Amino acid sequence: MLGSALVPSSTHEEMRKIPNNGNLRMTKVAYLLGLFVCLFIYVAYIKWHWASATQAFLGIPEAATGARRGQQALSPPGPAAHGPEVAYGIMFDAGSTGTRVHVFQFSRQPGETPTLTHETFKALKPGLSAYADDVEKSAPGIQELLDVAKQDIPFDFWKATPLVLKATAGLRLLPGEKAQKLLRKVKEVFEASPFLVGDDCVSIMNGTDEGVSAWITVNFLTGGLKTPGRGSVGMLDLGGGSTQITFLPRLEGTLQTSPPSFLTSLQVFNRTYRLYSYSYLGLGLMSARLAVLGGEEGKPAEDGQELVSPCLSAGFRGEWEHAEVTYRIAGQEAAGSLYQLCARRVSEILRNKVHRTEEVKDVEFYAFSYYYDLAANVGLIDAEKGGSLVVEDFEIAAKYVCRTAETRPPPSPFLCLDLTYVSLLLQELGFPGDKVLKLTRKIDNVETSWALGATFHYIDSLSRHKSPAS
Ligand SMILES: O=c1[nH]cnc2c1ncn2[C@@H]1O[C@H](COP(=O)(O)OP(=O)(O)O)[C@@H](O)[C@H]1O
Ligand SMILES: [Ca+2]
Repeated sequence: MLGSALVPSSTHEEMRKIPNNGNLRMTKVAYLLGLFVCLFIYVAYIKWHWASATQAFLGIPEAATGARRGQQALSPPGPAAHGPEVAYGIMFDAGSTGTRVHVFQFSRQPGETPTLTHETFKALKPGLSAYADDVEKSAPGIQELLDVAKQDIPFDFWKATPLVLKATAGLRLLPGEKAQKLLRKVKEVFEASPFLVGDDCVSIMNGTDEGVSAWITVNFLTGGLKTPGRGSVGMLDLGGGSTQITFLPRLEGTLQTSPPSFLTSLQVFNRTYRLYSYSYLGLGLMSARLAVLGGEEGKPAEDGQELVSPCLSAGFRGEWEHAEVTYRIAGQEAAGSLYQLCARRVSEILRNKVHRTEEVKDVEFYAFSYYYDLAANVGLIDAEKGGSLVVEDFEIAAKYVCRTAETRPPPSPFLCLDLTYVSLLLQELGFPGDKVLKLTRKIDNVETSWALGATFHYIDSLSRHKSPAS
């Protein structure tokens, strides 16, 4: 406008053509430049977003994950350009007494061991197996825990974040078809979620994987996996339905004398470990209570009969619900010490069930779950911070609680039974009375459960699946 007003009319026409041509060219250049910038931003965004979210851990072939069709196509090949990559993983622990979600945030420099940067945890009761006869009722709890993950993970990462549920003893102990129905329901809920789900996103984990995964967790958190020279620690987990022991044997004798089903090979973070690991199904604390009471898993007592036990105070009468069955229970009127009578009964239950290894005496052990809860319950450790104790402390506490229960009802009718059981279980496993155990619920603010180890193992196996092709 300003130009044309100043130009004389004779030359106006000609002069106009030039700026017009210039405008046209300028427009084309600007258009192309704009297009190029948009394309660049788009490519950079896609590359950054998907590379950072998926590539290091999760940008794996569809065959390896069985990932939902279409999602892998969004994941571009090639690693992220620079800096640590951030990724998330969601692990559901469907335990026999509760379902828990663990949302892990990882960061990793390309080619290095991932670092755990954050965990969000939430637990719900009861366990999935409580819905065996009405699977629809299991959905709201799963949804509630999924909402925790949604709130925790940035929206842009949802599609690239793997979602996995592994069930333990509760579902192992259910009849196969009932367990499968529950798993199908959970899978349905998972598939309707915005997260990355594979064909194998929902399963029953085998006992050895459970023990080995918890071993990975504790050794990752105590530093033994990152710094191999540092030595490893053993782990003891006492769940409701099953209990695990896992450690890395140093003595050739342990490898030679252990039955093959107690030894397993683990590959993680470029190293191979030959571990001693075993899960005792039915020897979790709740299953052990039922066995001590003389009941059968999943079956109400005939004609509503009372289960009478020498591990309950004489004169005690009550009800106990386990795996959706309510049992009538009562203490036994008997002469003699409650502890001794109970210990005899517990020994019968444990007889010939547990494999003993000498080497456990020399390995540093961490103990979780009901070992922790019980020790905290009777003040052997701080309920918040955890702590250390010697194995014999459980026996001393058992004797004290049982003796007190002879004259007045204990705060929990099962405390005498539970402490006696834990004390004898540890002895059966080969732990001497003076053996120190470390009891932890969290290390560095992360739950000491199999969930982290299982997530690491999953991520690690994916990158191993990936590496031969890349
Ligand atoms: O991630 C966790 N953080 C804290 N405690 C846990 C976690 N997972 C399991 N537990 C504890 O484990 C015990 C119950 O075991 P669970 O329900 O997992 O049985 P299971 O392992 O035999 O299936 C309880 O003491 C519960 O508090
Ligand atoms: Ca458990």
